[in-house]
Amino acid sequence: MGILSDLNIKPGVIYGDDVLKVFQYAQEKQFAIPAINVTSSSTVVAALEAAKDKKSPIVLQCSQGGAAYFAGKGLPDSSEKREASVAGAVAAAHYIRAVAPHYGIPVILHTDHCAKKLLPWLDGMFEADEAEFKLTGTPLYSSHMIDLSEEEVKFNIETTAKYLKRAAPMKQWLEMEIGITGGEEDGVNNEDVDNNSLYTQPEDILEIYNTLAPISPYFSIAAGFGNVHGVYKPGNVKLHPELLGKHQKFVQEKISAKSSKPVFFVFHGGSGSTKEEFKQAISFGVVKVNLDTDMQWGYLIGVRDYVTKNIEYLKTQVGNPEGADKPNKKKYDPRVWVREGEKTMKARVEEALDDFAAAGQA
Ligand SMILES: O=C(CO)COP(=O)(O)O
Ligand SMILES: O=C[C@H](O)COP(=O)(O)O
Ligand SMILES: [Zn+2]
Ligand SMILES: [Zn+2]
Repeated sequence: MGILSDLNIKPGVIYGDDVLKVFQYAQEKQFAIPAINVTSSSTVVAALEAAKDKKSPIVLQCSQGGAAYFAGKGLPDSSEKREASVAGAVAAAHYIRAVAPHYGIPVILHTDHCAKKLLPWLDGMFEADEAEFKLTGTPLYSSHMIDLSEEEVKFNIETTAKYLKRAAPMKQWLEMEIGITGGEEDGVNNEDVDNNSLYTQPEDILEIYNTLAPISPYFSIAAGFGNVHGVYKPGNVKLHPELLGKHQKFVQEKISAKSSKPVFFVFHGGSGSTKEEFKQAISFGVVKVNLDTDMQWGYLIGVRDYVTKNIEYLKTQVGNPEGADKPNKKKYDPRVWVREGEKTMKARVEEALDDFAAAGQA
């Protein structure tokens, strides 16, 4: 039982109809797939290892900043071309595609957000996807996100439709955002944004559906229901996942859909939310939940505790409490202390897999 046997899908990065089938399966079985922001091979390993041990599908995603980091912060990244962000995204994709099959689970490879000013990054990735598609029949990425939620709704929907037309021949998924996610993203601070724009209107969802569905079935909507990036004092963020249920009902009635969940929803700003909020959102058709901030914290814990515990071994290359001539090489090897971060981040991913009922679904 599970995705691999029920849907006849191979382990590793999946594309096209397989992605669609996995999201349909998730809606049917009432689970969501955690989308983990990755910035290095080490964070990829932490996420993949958790999914492997929990026999779960996983989404790995790079933000523009994460992709640039993958390539190296020392590289120039012009605002016209975003060379380093494109190169880093391509490198991350090749790395993940090479290792993912060995973890024995389905992996969706995705990019996160991408505001208007970052469209050159998306264009560069599309070029790489199209070149790969020509060679092998699949793009590099299973899926991308375009985030024009801060622009006029008309411009957002029209431009998203243009990109979906480009993705459609490759059967590539496109996630779009309507209604702003608060907090910070792509280096832009939305902490003071007008509260109303955090909550998407059902008419907007219908318009998106009616515009995008004739182009391709491979799209999802990150609709704002009070979501905020980051973790804050309890009570600061007011989520209304029930709005997603209202959107589904509205679209179903207007298009006379058979399914009670015609829309695939994405939950942004997952860090700091409660199990009950996740459960509710999933019951209204959320198939992907984004988690970044809690992963950053998860990764730090292992490194922090290792350094704190071993501090007397980390002050000099030679000499520790066991003797002035004792070398510390075994303690400062990055494979030792970085690994501790991987272990604690892995534990946080595993918690999410349980919370979203994704564990055991591969
Ligand atoms: O939505 C996110 C990435 O797009 C992640 O949000 P958090 O950092 O709040 O988990
Ligand atoms: O936008 C949300 C994600 O947490 C990505 O953040 P980032 O731009 O800091 O990588
Ligand atoms: Zn956004
Ligand atoms: Zn987000």
